[in-house]
Amino acid sequence: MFEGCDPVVFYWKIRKFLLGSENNAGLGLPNGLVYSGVDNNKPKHFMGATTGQSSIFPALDVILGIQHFEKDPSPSPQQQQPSSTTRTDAETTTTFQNGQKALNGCGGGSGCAGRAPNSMLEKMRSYMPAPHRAFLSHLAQVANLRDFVLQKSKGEGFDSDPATQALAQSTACVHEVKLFRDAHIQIVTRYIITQARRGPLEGWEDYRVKIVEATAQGIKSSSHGDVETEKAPMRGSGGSDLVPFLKTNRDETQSTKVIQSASKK
Ligand code: HEM
Repeated sequence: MFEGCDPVVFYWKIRKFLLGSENNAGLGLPNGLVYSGVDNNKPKHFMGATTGQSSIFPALDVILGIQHFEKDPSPSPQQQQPSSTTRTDAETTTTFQNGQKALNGCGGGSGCAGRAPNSMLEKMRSYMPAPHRAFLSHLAQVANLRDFVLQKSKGEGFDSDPATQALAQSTACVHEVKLFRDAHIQIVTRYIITQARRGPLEGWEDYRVKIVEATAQGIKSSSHGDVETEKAPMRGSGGSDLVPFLKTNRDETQSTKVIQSASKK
């Protein structure tokens, strides 16, 4: 990756084409974009491209029982009763009283322990092709590896060979996902954070400055108008508050390990 994709070129030349306006208004299109003839020409905000919109890692999360929650403590399970459930051909969507939506089968049932799922990851799912979303919803109904392994280790005794092996192997799989998320944070540090702090090479256009100028010249900035600087929060192309978002995903992966002592690093 590092040989084939120079972080400086990625950040200063390529990344602007990946950005969206959702949660990223300060970096362009502060008023969104009008899609002619769509929704009475009301301007729309969409996320930029991010690999979180691929179904591969969400599928691994579901299979391995790795759950991602909204940061703030959620209402208790009683307050968190679903207010409506709509079924389409592709998926089931649960809407909670607080307006939060869950697409992943983590709809406030036992699997989620009443906590709201991470809304950023949920939103990324709405950018996937419908059959991928349907696949993830289906997977959430049928894949219960973590529960299965925990049940087996209790039922057959922790010392029985198959149960011990299943525990070790499922923990090893979760550990690999955690290692991926560690490595990914390093990639993001090198390709985004370091570049944003360092600024463009001499003679290179600073697309961030152009957008600030455009905003100053009369395009009304929205309340999300953070520009990527050392002080302002850095956002991913998908619009996440990227450092806390990625670190929380990594930590939630680590805490899923059935055997916590295994490879803590
Ligand atoms: C230059 C390379 C990369 C950069 C700068 C980058 C950056 C980011 C950022 C900033 C996010 C947070 C979401 C957002 O956009 O707001 C994200 C999410 C994500 N990225 Fe990347 N990424 C890169 C490469 C990759 C690669 C190669 C993979 C997979 C093989 C990957 C997988 C993911 C996944 C799965 C997420 C969702 C968060 C999670 O599940 O933990 N990324 N990426």
